[in-house]
Amino acid sequence: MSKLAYLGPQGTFCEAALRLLAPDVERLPCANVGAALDAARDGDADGAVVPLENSVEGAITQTLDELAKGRSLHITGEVLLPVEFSLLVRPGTELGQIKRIITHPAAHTQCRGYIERELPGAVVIAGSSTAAAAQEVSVPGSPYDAAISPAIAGEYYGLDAIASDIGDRSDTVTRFIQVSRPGPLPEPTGADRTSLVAFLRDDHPGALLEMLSEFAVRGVNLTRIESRPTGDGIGRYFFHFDLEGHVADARVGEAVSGLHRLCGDLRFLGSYPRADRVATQVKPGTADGDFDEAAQWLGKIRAGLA
Ligand SMILES: O=C(O)C(=O)Cc1ccccc1
Repeated sequence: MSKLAYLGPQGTFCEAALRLLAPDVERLPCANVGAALDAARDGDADGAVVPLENSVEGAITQTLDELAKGRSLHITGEVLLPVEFSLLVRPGTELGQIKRIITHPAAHTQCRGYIERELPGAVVIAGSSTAAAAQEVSVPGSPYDAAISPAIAGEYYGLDAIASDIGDRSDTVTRFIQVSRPGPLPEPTGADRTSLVAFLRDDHPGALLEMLSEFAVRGVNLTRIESRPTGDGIGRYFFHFDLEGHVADARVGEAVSGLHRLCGDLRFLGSYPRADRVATQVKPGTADGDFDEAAQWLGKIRAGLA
C-alpha cells in the first residue's frame, strides 16, 4: 500500500483533501508543509498532499516557496475542498472567556470578520495547522482558549464547537495538490494544468512581458501567476505560473521550451488533470495538428520542395 505525507496532525483540511485524492493509502502526518514535502523527497512517503491556494486569500506562500527550492517534485493531481471553520473550545468555556485563539494563518485571515465582531479583544496566534491548534487547546492548562479548526478536529481532540461556519465567506474553496518524486507524467486528458517556476537570467525592462509572450503567441491561457521574492534583495523576484494544458500538447511544450531559453532556471512542476475538469481552451491555429502541419510545411520549404 502506498503512503502519502500531509500537513497534520489528524483532522486538518489537508487530511480531508488527501482522503478525497487517495482514499485507500496509508497517511503520514507531518508537522509542516516543508516536512511533508521532504518526506516525499526522501522516500519516507510515496508522495505528499499540501495546500496550494485559497479562493479568498490566494496562495499558501510557504508551499510555493518550498516547491521552488530543494529537490524537484512533480504535481500529479489536485482537489478543490470547500473549507468551513468552527471555533473550538474546552467543554465549559464561554465566548466571553476567549482571549487567546490559535489557528493556521490561512484560517485566521478568512475569519477576521467574525473575530472583530464577536471577539474584538482576542489575540490570534499562528499555529502550524488548524488541527495542531485544536490539539494545543485540548491540553489541560493550555495557554490558548480556542482554536479555529475544521469541526472534525473537535471530535478528535475532545473540544466543543462554540460557533460554526465562522468564515467571512461561506463559499471558500482551497486547492490542494498531490506531489511525488519526478516520474512518468499523468496522461493528457484534455482538461489539464501545467505548473512552472521561472527564475530570470537577468533583470531588464520587459523581462516579464517576454515570458508572458511565450504563452500568448501560442494561445496558452494562464490560470495563476505569482511573484515571490528570491530572498537575494529588494526587487529580486521569481515567478510561479499555472497554465491550461499538458506539456505533451504541442502548444504548451513549445511555450515551455521557449521559456527555458529565456530563463536562467525553469523548474517544471508537472502536468496533471484539473480538479474542475474545465477543458483546455484551444484557439484556432494552436491545436497539435496545426503545429504538425506547420512543421511539415517548414520541412518542405527547407528541402526546396515548396
Ligand atoms: O491547517 C489546515 O487544516 C490546512 O490544511 C491548511 C489550511 C488552513 C486553512 C485553510 C485551508 C488550508
